[in-house]
Amino acid sequence: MVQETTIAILGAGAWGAALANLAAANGHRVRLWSRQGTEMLQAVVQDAQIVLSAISMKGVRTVASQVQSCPLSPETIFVTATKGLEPQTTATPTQIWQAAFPNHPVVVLSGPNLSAEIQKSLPAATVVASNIYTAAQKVQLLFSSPRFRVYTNPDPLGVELGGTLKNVMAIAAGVCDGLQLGTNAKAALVTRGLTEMVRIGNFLGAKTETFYGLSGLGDLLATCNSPLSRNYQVGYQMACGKTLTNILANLPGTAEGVNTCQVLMQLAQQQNIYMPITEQVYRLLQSEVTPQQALDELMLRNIKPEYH
Ligand SMILES: NC(=O)C1=CN([C@@H]2O[C@H](COP(=O)(O)OP(=O)(O)OC[C@H]3O[C@@H](n4cnc5c(N)ncnc54)[C@H](O)[C@@H]3O)[C@@H](O)[C@H]2O)C=CC1
Ligand SMILES: O=C(CO)COP(=O)(O)O
Repeated sequence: MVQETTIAILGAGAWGAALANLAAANGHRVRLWSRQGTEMLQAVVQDAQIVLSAISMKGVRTVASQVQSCPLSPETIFVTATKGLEPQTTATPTQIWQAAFPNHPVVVLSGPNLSAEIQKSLPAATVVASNIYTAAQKVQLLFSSPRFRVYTNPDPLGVELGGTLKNVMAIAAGVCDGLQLGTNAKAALVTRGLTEMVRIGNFLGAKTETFYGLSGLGDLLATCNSPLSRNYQVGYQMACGKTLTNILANLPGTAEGVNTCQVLMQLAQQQNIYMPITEQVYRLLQSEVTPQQALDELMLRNIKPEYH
């Protein structure tokens, strides 16, 4: 039996609400905070053993600095469930939380976790990772249940980047399905997408094998194959002729891949990293190419060996 724990969840969107339900179902005291709500941030994080952030990327730095001015227990463990990169710095959410709280452990939680399925109590698995193994173990115990299987992993950066980078590939997969390109095309896209994720992930310091686990390949399969994924919806609806502005205005929640793609393109250009799928998704989002032209650009590149 796991000890009852007080968990403050920051961000009451689709993912924050689903994680709150998982923790509450395990008997923990859950306090949910949202910038639109009436609860004071200070009261929500006070004495919490766990502070979990499920804030969209664009709000992470602001909320982290607001939490800095709140009194916290020295034992508090931070958990981050955001999947994005900060535009100005290319920092991951973990890097932002760790810089704000250098003396606290930070744990990443990431995996194939479409919140709508989790809210229906369908079975799912996820990964928790931290440089401090005991902190990851603690979070594993808090969330594990017969319907949510939680694994630990020693590569927090790889786990975090898997969930972040696959969002760009999910946009591409939505385009692939929207254009009705077939199963062979989808298999090629997802497989080459994974190669691209490993390439940029290795450059940023993540381990290759992490991308073949739940937080990489697992999340790639979930979001590239489900209309529940907002990122997939962006690509699918663009392939059906809608504009990005129109799609985002009607999307239920955040599609982080749109911003992540811009950050990755900046990085690819600065560091000379070859990211052909990301480049075409970027050009599509910028209205520089149509979905069909993006496909042609990818198919008509110079032929080359697979492992390059
Ligand atoms: N929905 C899902 O299935 C999953 C989502 N995620 C990730 O979790 C994060 C949140 O996703 P969702 O809950 O789906 O999005 P959402 O759009 O439903 O909710 C976002 C939350 O962030 C808050 N927020 C946004 N900007 C803010 C700001 N500037 N300051 C303070 N709070 C701000 C919103 O008020 C809201 O509570 C994203 O990074 C997403 O990639 C991860 C796994 C699953
Ligand atoms: O990350 C997710 C599932 O693991 C959610 O995907 P979307 O953000 O594309 O909806």
